[in-house]
Amino acid sequence: MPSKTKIDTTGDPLAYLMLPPPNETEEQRQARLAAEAEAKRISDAIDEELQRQAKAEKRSPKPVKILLLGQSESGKSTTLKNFQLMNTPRAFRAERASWRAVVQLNVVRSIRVILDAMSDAQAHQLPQTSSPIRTHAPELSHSHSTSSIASRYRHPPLTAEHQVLKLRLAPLVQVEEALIRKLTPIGSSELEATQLRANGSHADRARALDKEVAVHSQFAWKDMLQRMVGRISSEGEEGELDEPTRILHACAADMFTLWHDPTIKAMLRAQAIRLEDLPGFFLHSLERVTHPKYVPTDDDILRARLKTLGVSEHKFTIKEGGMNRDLRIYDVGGHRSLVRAAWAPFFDDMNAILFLAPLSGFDQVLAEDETVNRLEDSVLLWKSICSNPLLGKTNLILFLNKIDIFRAKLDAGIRFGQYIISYGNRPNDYDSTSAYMRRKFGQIHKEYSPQARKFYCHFTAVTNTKSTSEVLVNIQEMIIVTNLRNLNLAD
Ligand SMILES: Nc1nc2c(ncn2[C@@H]2O[C@H](COP(=O)(O)OP(=O)(O)OP(=O)(O)O)[C@@H](O)[C@H]2O)c(=O)[nH]1
Ligand SMILES: [Mg+2]
Repeated sequence: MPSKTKIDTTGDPLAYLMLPPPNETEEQRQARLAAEAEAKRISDAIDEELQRQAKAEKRSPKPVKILLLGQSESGKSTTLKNFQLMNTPRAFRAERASWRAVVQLNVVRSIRVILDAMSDAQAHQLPQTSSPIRTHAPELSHSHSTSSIASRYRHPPLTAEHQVLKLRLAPLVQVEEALIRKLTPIGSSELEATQLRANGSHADRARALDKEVAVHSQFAWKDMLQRMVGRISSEGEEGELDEPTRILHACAADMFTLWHDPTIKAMLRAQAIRLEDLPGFFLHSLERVTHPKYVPTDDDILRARLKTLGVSEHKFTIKEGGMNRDLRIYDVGGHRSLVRAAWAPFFDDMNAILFLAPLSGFDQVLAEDETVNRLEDSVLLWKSICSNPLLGKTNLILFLNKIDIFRAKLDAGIRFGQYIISYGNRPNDYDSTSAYMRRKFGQIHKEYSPQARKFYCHFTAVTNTKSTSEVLVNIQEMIIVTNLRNLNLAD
């Protein structure tokens, strides 16, 4: 006999779904009840496990969270790479091959800057005068006085051989396009890729320099490239190299000649372009990085430049005081217009903010706003972070970064006081200028912090893994210990 169970289903739409089939036999009913009992047993076991995990999580210390902040190109992602190299070296190195396309793109970009400067110089080629070459003009600054415009083109003239070199390097445009395609597959709206223009005025070039390949932090570009690289290396033969690698290898000698040519060097000096200070500079290792079997070293990965969009979370487990601690680092994109507003939601729960201010930016303007000096932008950003009430209790750690480039600029005779007016005529050496900036950032920290807190400040070159890891180990320790102390106080 089919069983007839009467269930009141009014008001509960789910109850209909739970009804037994209308013509259920006694045997079917027993089987259904047994299945339901088994399902309940499994469900209860899962609930129990979840409760156990939740209790365990409550007992174990909360993860320690560090947010990396600073303007675009300040070195946030490079600092993250240092954390990865220090805490998960195997995973960091497993991604080596994926970085090759980024290094290749960086090489092409540097060559494109030279080719653009050549076009600019050729368009303005002047009869030679005996006036000296201006060597220390502000990088990509725009001075409109006739004499300064003339001095931009006061160098030995470019010759027919230079023109030939330029034509021979034209296939690099193709490489740039192929690499951008590789990093930005069709339909991937998460990526923003733009190219440098082949021609264009000085102002155009300054604007174009801002346009670079950016990768969204959530996009798994490394996995994708890793698979492609795996395919290429398993194919093995040199004849089957991917197009960018093949063309870059074929153009290597011409790129080398171009970069080492004295007239080109004089032209770049006259146009105040210090390529070696720009991010992603690899022209000093052309032979190595254009080799068909090139695999990036740790150092190359740290120097490779790929702009970040969005925010990404990176988890590490580190040993501290004989215990495993969960460390989370957040890397954000620092570009002014796009992302700074997106930082605020991350302020709430951070144990520390690691703020990067590149001192080397003292003679540069922001890529996104040519009226703003980069160092001044860093100072203003620091002021807003120090004074933010949401961050009143957060440890702020300042990295006065890129001191290697900063030193090189001072050594080249670029005058700090010419750009940082308040510095005046004080000595133009590293010790005096860096101490001045440390004081300046320290004063802001003291004056604007909602309540007194310690000023942690380090002079860094985060592309130097050895010195950076020493600083980061201390910081990790300090933050974890402070976190534990606060937890104990809260108990
Ligand atoms: N020479 C030198 N280069 C550095 C230093 N710090 C960073 N760089 C380079 O500067 C470039 C920019 O660094 P990133 O870490 O990508 O900058 P970011 O702050 O993440 O920039 P966004 O993602 O645009 O916000 C990279 O090519 C780095 O290798 C430094 O101390 N010295
Ligand atoms: Mg970044």
